[in-house]
Amino acid sequence: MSQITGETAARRPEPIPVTLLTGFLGAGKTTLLNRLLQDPGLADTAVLINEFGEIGIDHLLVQHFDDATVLLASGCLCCTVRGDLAEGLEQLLRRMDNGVIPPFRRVMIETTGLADPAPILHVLMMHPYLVMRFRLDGVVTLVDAVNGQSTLDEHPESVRQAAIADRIVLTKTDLVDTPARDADLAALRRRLKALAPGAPVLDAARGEAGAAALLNAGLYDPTTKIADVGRWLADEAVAAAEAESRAHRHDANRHDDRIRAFTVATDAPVAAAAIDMFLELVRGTHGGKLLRLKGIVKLAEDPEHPLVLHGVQHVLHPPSQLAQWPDDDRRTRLVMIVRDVEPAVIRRLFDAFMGLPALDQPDGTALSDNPLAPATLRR
Ligand SMILES: Nc1nc2c(ncn2[C@@H]2O[C@H](COP(=O)(O)OP(=O)(O)OP(=O)(O)O)[C@@H](O)[C@H]2O)c(=O)[nH]1
Repeated sequence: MSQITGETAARRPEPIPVTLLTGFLGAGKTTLLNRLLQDPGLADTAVLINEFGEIGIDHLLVQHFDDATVLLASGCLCCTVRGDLAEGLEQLLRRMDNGVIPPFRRVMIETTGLADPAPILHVLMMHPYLVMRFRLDGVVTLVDAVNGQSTLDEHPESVRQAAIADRIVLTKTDLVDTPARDADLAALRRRLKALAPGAPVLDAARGEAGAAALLNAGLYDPTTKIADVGRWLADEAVAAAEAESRAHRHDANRHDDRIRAFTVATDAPVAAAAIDMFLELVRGTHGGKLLRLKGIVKLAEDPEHPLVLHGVQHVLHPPSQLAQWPDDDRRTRLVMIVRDVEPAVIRRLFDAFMGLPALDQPDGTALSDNPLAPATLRR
């Protein structure tokens, strides 16, 4: 089944941006959220707490709409979702559409500290109705400056949270008060940079993690409504980190060796069928190991309208097309974050499907015309 060549969506209401706030237990998510919600720019925000047990926002409550939704002193709505996030988001929409709660223009989801954020992103990418009403603005991952290293060492879910981040917030740097802790913090920063080369690392105690820095991490610049592909893809930062890690392989943190961020690119226009087959194969073969994929594609069939790709694990968001290229860089570029996959394997596949010559490698035609190839690969 081709997702790329499918019909483009009919006209829809402007999707509401969603920011996912994640980070390990005690990293400081609720503290940051409470501070962010004081920003007048976030007054029309709905907050979903995807959490079991107590949440420390009671002191902010002023008005109950019903058992599930409250209006915070900041003017934001807050819901606690115990279980089905899709149901929580649908309920919020229903109540807004029926005039039960005030309209909201943004959603922030605070996940439980132990959560793998991927299933939450899947809800936003796959749900047939929610995908039309919401769009992922970005993943903000909090990392505790004091316990960050040991948490990353001991809890693989915290590594996944950092690897798929669009923004990383370092919390508790105010507790870093000795030269030894300074050195640890510098090492933690390097480790985070290697895990998520495209994500700026912001220091909460220095006031760097305000709404302006954390929100609007999506493809579109909210003021101009123009796509900012370079900022969204961060492919240059990823490519620079790749080069750096090749040069200093011995510096790589052995705990994180399993996670790799890399880019593939080509100048030549790409046939929709070729990129479709490439993605099908990568998703089919590596599925859960593909932590995140972002990309922009120059289609051979429609080179003036770049195709935007966005995926988490085996799930690919329904692709959309931009009205135009935002700048002179008109290459097809994909950024991928993988776990337990050698980037060279995916790079070779990409080159084969894009018709890029490589020694001792089958080209795309050889793969797709082969009667022994899986049906999804045959033309
Ligand atoms: N010194 C210092 N303490 C902080 C900072 N951020 C959070 N804390 C404290 O860390 C503790 C945990 O913060 P929370 O905001 O509850 O963390 P959380 O990530 O929401 O925690 P869970 O919901 O349990 O996963 C609280 O005691 C906060 O006051 C910070 O930047 N500096």
